[in-house]
Amino acid sequence: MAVTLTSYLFDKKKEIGHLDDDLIILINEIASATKEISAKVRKAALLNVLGSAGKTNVQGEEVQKLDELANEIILDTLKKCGKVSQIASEEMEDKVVLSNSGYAVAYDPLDGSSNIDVNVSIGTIFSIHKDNVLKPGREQLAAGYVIYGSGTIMVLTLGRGVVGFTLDPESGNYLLSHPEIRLKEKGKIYSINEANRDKWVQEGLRKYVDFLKGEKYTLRYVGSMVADVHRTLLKGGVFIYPADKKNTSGKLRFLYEASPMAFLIEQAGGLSTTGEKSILDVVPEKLHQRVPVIIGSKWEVEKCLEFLAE
Ligand SMILES: O=P(O)(O)OC[C@H]1O[C@](O)(COP(=O)(O)O)[C@@H](O)[C@@H]1O
Ligand SMILES: [Mg+2]
Ligand SMILES: [Mg+2]
Repeated sequence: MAVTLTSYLFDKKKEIGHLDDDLIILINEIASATKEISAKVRKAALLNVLGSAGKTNVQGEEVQKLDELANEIILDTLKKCGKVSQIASEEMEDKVVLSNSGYAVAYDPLDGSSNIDVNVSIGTIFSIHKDNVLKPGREQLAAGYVIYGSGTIMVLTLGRGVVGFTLDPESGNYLLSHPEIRLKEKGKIYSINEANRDKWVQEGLRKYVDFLKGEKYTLRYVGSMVADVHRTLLKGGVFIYPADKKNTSGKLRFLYEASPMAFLIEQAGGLSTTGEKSILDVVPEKLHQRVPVIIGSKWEVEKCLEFLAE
């Protein structure tokens, strides 16, 4: 019998102390919102929701119509569910404060904006803390992403390993399809936007990438973090978005990109680092703070740190 997301969560209640009914309801609500987003993504060209919304967000980046739509779907869901204290989104300048206690959710409603119009995988990323969103990643109670790819898949951690659920279009349920996602100790793929090579601030990074090429690694870079991290989780290897001359702390945002993805990667047996410390040990000061990201298989991340230290 197929295991639904809901039955999986209720099954895990005894084993995972912090998994209470409210958290289960919240994760289910987020899952429902992503089903709605998935339906819009699949019909985007028919619904006239491709292309730019004609404005820029707090990051100074062009907002796509689907960014806005996905943001509204999740925001509405979180506001209505009655379990949420704070909400932070990539697409909103300030956090929404609903109460002093409850679950605090940070999310990237649609990750991989540049890939929306060309039918390449995009996704939604979420991170759940107690009460307040501005906390180190290590204190996350749950985190995950939904990838809208050739199938719609939710990858989730509750701080006890990583699992994946595939959205079954017939029943409309997320069904357990990846009961245990474990990262390989060492892979064969590196993932970095190498077009920025001359702008990277660390010479050690250029030497590391050259070393991987010498070891016959393959380059795969989708440009949607969800897709690049999904492949890294399933096939191993390393994903990097480093500091460069333009983005001095890297491009990826801590709360709703780096922190949840680092939690998933470390829970799957991999490593995460900013180059100085685990991403999970960064103490965030601002909502839209950015950090350099090096995540993936243990061997590649440790080797990267060796090159950066030279
Ligand atoms: O085009 P670049 O500079 O390589 O950046 C790619 C990165 O930017 C992002 O698209 C940023 O996410 P958003 O689309 O949510 O802004 C990541 O998904 C991806 O890893
Ligand atoms: Mg993103
Ligand atoms: Mg986004």
